[in-house]
Amino acid sequence: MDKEEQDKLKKQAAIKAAELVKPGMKLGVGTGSTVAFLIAELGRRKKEEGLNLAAVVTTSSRSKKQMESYGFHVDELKAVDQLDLTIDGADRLAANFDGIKGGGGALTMEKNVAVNSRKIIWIVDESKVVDRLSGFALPVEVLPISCEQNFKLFQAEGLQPQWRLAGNERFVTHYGNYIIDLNIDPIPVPSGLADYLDHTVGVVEHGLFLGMCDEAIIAHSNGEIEDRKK
Ligand SMILES: O=C(CO)[C@H](O)[C@H](O)COP(=O)(O)O
Repeated sequence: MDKEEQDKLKKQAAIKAAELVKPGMKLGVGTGSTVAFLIAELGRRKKEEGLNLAAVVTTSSRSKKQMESYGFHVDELKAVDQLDLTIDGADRLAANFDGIKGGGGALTMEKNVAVNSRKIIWIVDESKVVDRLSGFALPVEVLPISCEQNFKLFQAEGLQPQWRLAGNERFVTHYGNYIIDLNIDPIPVPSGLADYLDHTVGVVEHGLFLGMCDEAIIAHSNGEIEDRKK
């Protein structure tokens, strides 16, 4: 699928998901190019229908800036008790609704917003839908103080680590950390890997989002916009 076609599908999924945003909701807004279409649609609804939200929390400064450009006030997560709904993109969606996120490097905030949401909807084009998690390197955010040790450990474990780069430099996250992408394809036992990473000192967060997504809006190239519920 070329980029133009993929962007068309991303936009369709985003516009469909925007219909599920109701006035007065406390809304979590994810990060990425698919979410950018969602935000544009929410902006249109604000302008044309006066859409008002009780609270908005975003998972990156990019999304925050875009929401604010449409006149939405954006709160910090810690100031909001619980979000009614979070809509986010994803890099992979498996048949059991597990996913990989973090392609845009915002995984830590995305997971924190996700666990504080009553409901999570992902918006994806069909190219991201897989049977089991595969086809996308797993992002792991690590603290700079022990990042070299983490990298060597992952190498020794056969996890095929690779530094995430921005140009010639290491990519730096919102929190000043680095990302190591693990090239495991497919991920044989996602829960085992998540458990290992959750217990590795120096790992801030990883992109395995297991059992979190409740519903996925999937845009297909045959024109179907599927609303898949767990
Ligand atoms: O997890 C993410 C950012 O950290 C994004 O949701 C994911 O990478 C999808 O991005 P896009 O919509 O641009 O394909």
